[in-house]
Amino acid sequence: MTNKIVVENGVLNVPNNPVIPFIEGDGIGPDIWAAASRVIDAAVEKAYNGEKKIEWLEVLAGQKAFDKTGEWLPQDTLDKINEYLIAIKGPLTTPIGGGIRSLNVALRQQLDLYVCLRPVRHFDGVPSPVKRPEDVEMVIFRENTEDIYAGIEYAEGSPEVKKVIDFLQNEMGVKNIRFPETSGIGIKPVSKEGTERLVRSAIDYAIKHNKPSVTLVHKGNIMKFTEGGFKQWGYDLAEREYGDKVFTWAQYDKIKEADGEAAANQAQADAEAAGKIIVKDSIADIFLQQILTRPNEFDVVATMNLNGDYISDALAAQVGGIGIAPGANINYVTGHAIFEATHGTAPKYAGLDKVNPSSVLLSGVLMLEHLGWQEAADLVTNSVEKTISSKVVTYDFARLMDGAKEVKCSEFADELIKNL
Ligand SMILES: NC(=O)C1=CN([C@@H]2O[C@H](COP(=O)(O)OP(=O)(O)OC[C@H]3O[C@@H](n4cnc5c(N)ncnc54)[C@H](OP(=O)(O)O)[C@@H]3O)[C@@H](O)[C@H]2O)C=CC1
Ligand SMILES: O=C(O)CCC(=O)C(=O)O
Ligand SMILES: [Mg+2]
Repeated sequence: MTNKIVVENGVLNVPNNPVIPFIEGDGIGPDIWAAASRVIDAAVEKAYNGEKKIEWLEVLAGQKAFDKTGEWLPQDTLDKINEYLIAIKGPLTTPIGGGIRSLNVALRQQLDLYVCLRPVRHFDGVPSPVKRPEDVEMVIFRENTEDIYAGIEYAEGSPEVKKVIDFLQNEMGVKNIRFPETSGIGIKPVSKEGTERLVRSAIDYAIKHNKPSVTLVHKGNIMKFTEGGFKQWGYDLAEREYGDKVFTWAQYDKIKEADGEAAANQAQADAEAAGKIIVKDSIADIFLQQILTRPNEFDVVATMNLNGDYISDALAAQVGGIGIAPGANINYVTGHAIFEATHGTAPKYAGLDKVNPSSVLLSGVLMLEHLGWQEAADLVTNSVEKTISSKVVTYDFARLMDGAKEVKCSEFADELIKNL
């Protein structure tokens, strides 16, 4: 049997010894990857008595790639991930003036990994700035290929920005660029197609995991044709493709207008009682307040790229910080996926064997679940719970916990392996 993961009729076929490319990452990348991969290997070994084993294949990106090949993101890396379908990575620093805006964004865009999936949950004992961190249980679906991350931006003073501003003023009749001589300009493409595939993935996830609601988060009151479009296309798709499985706030509004508020409330209550998913929306600014004040009202969150970036770090803070927040970038159609930590390279901690490896480790758990290796995934999750409850933690938790024993990144991995 080949050791390549393949997609057959939309289903992943995973051999017992799959080759999985990994990018170690820059900064703290080597420390957290060494720790996390040891734990993942030990969990797989324990869960399947050696019958299954990941064959890690290192591929290069970032500083290590540049030092070895002269390129920040070698074509060979993209080819290998393309070929082997599933990969995992540590954080990458974006080279200044390297011609690539962000290596992380480039990887997502070049492989068209349109969903950035970031589940947020609390582990017992993890210190948190909020009173009831256990109420935070959300799964973020962040659109990963559009929005201002498309990188269409022109620098102040450049001939390009002059051309764009001339076009806007002279051909489009734009009068409200406040300081046209000294403006930089960015362009924000948000499409119906991009929105639909993202929202579809979010609703499919809610159905599969019995989640009661999907919230479309946007700033459509101001950006009517981009973020407002996202909201409208999301509602339209929900009603068109999931008619009997969802009840939307757009439907609620229509009933309210025709028959009054009591009828609309009754229709929503009936839908909830029938187990339908409530598809609702929230404007991004108030959403950031409400995830603090009433987090248990939100389950699956679907949003655009920039909102999703902000929201995922804000939510991570509520459950212990980005040191423990996992993520995945997925194309559900082709089956390609790159699992990755949500934090960056934290350069001040590089090489100190100090930081928390949980973000990349729990991204590995998402990967094991994605492969269908649930037993190994559960072993790691339980071990993280057990280890944190025993108050053996890295600096980020130790500084916020009473009576904790602070250990190094590698020692935390040793403890996790012991507790598998
Ligand atoms: N996906 C990716 O690869 C990403 C890459 N980046 C890149 O990373 C670089 C640095 O970005 P920066 O804004 O400093 O953000 P970072 O996420 O790298 O670090 C910010 C702070 O978060 C905390 N932190 C980060 N990782 C961990 C961890 N594993 N364990 C414990 N605490 C952690 C530390 O907090 P404290 O100081 O409180 O201890 C750290 O100083 C930039 O080049 C950026 O572009 C950024 C985000 C994502
Ligand atoms: O690539 C980067 O530098 C930032 C990416 C980021 O912040 C994220 O994916 O959350
Ligand atoms: Mg971010």
